[in-house]
Amino acid sequence: MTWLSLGQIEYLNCLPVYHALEEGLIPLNGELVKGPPTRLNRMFLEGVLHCTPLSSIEYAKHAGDCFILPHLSIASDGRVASVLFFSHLPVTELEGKKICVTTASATSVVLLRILFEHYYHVEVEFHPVKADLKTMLEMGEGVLLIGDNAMQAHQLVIREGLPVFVTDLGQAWKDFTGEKMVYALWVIRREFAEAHPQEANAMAELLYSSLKIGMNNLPVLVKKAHRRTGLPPQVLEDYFHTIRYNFDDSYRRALLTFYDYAYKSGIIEERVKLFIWGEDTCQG
Ligand SMILES: C=C(O[C@@H]1C=C(C(=O)O)C=C[C@H]1O)C(=O)O
Repeated sequence: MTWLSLGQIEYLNCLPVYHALEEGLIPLNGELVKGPPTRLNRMFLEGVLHCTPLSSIEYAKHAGDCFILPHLSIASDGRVASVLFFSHLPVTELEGKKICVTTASATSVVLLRILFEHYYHVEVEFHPVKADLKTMLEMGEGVLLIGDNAMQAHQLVIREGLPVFVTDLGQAWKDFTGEKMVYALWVIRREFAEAHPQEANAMAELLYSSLKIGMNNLPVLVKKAHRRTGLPPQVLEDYFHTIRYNFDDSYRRALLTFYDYAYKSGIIEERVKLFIWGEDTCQG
């Protein structure tokens, strides 16, 4: 067996998938490498990671380098609760304004661009910034945050009664297109999977079994997530019931709709094919 490097997004959205691995309930012949999405994207594309959740927009740009593991994604069907846009003004009144976007995200930044261009019909200026909500709100009229940072910022807005509008981008995308939204996909490096098909199969199974264990142990997950982030248990409970991990046909269609808009906006250069491990390959 080869020693595997497996990426893990350092947010709660990955906890249901990685809990069983973190606790040793399922053995992993390899290491977990934690980081924000953009760092994992880079490490995977440089060949440092064998397998990782990859921002779905990065898959579109590098589809030839990887296989998607079946049955798994980070997605939402409407509200997602952890991809949030905070603004001083309603979104439709931001014409010409400066928007700060987190450097941790790839997909959600593109999602926000698409929504401004095709849904709100408002032209704004985007600036990647690595800072907290309050600092970013001083630098611009709007702020995009993802993951635990978005959830913490949302709690801050509620706790301090900050006068900001909060737009959930999963919900906005659903209002616009009627579709689900797929933010990230678990991918495995193409040449590795082709050389080690049994290990690619094993990885797909391992992640899926691990997710099942996680979802069957939500009270434990909520406790662990609370210790890790300090977020209120009812917020966490709601989050684990809101975030989706499916990748069936309806999610695949939704992802292709997202790619269509990314293509129309000139963000990707060609139509994207989903190469799914086990469906577009002989598994050896
Ligand atoms: C739902 C989320 O999806 C994510 C958003 C990503 C992106 O914008 O590139 C990548 C992975 C996920 O972390 C989240 O971060 O909360």
